[in-house]
Amino acid sequence: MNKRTVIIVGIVATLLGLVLGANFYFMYYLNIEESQLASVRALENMIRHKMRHLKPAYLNRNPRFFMFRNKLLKNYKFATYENASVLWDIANWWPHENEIYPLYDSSMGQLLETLRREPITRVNNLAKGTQLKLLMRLSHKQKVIFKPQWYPRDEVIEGAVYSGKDRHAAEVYAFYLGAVLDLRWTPIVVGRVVNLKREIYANGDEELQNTIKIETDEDGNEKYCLYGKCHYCNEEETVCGDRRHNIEGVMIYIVPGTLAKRRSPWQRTYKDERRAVWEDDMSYCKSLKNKMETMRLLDLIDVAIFDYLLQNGDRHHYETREERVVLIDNGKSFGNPNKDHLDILAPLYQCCLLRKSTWDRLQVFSGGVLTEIIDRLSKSDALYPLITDKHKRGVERRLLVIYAVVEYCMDKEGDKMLKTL
Ligand SMILES: Nc1ncnc2c1ncn2[C@@H]1O[C@H](COP(=O)(O)OP(=O)(O)OP(=O)(O)O)[C@@H](O)[C@H]1O
Ligand SMILES: [Mn+2]
Repeated sequence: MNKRTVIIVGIVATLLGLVLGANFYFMYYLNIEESQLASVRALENMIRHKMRHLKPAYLNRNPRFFMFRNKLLKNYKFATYENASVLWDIANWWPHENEIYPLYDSSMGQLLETLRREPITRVNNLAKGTQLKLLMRLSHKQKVIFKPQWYPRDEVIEGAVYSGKDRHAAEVYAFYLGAVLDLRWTPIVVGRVVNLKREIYANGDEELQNTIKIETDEDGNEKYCLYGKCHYCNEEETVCGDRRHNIEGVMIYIVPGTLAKRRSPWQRTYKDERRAVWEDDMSYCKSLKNKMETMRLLDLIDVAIFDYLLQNGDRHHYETREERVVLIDNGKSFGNPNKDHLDILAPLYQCCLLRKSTWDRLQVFSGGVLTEIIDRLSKSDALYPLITDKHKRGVERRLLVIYAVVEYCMDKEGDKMLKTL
């Protein structure tokens, strides 16, 4: 080869190298995207496969359940009381770290009745958060948060997982679900039918009264409609009383102590056209494991399981009490019974970590008894039945998905995924 040929071959080789290099570079990026998509899909397929091969123990009743059932039924049974003030005191002393109430306490049934019966003495708008809520004062100045009904139980909310307004009964359901799964991190909640004219308007301050529209028809019948004061509140979207001015809602016990609000690492973008990093990156948890205390991570994984069962896909922030996570704001649950948003479980399948106590507890309520026990516990609530049968089937279906995801993680990590922190 003469010198010229060598130079030409050299140039051609370099050019070829550049083109190929650029191509490889391009391919490399294409592959990252493809492999990310592939890994989300592979995971879904894996979970589907696990679902088809679930052990009978996950599908049948666990004999251990009966021991828990009787204790739970006894503890949450509404009970008569004499002195509301004593019960408020007891309840306000209960919270410790993120545990809002004790495992078993003979005052619980009485407290539930107190929340249901005590007279409302004062009402204000509560402009915290984006949804309509009121601050109510009951006897002995005890304050509670009131969230009103917007939808009938069988309304199907279409669209994104966080669409729509609050589902009031979901707050009660969340309370019982927390009690059953021993995630006693939710506020205590009861349903209550309240009179918009005599209990709310009549006890409201001027600001609240100004957010209630009163209309009289030609027969002289009054109609009271509340729109309140909050980020999304407006005169066009109101909660109206029935012929007797009654509305349905929930009384949410206010958790004493200081709450700190934090951004969820699994926050959604709330934009259709933009996806969050965690939605595509199945190794998202790796970096979190280094950044976050294991205790916090385990709390958030418990939250994911809780939220997945309820289909609450709106936990953009979470709140902590004494550095532990509390389950405040569960109103966006039970939007669409026909749809399961698997990505609510991302903390579980991305981290493959789980508190052993949570895992033990989840297995106690297999075979259809989870929704059955919540149904029985909530029988004397004013909003019973809290959810439709379709939603109940959804909860049971999702419990099986959780079992399948844990099985998938067990294959990957073994028993070491279970932590006792
Ligand atoms: N039971 C409670 N005990 C103590 N504080 C509470 C309780 N419920 C709500 N809060 C406080 O009020 C704030 C707003 O409540 P919540 O999150 O339920 O409202 P929201 O309108 O649904 O808010 P968002 O639109 O951000 O989801 C909470 O961040 C919390 O600080
Ligand atoms: Mn909310």
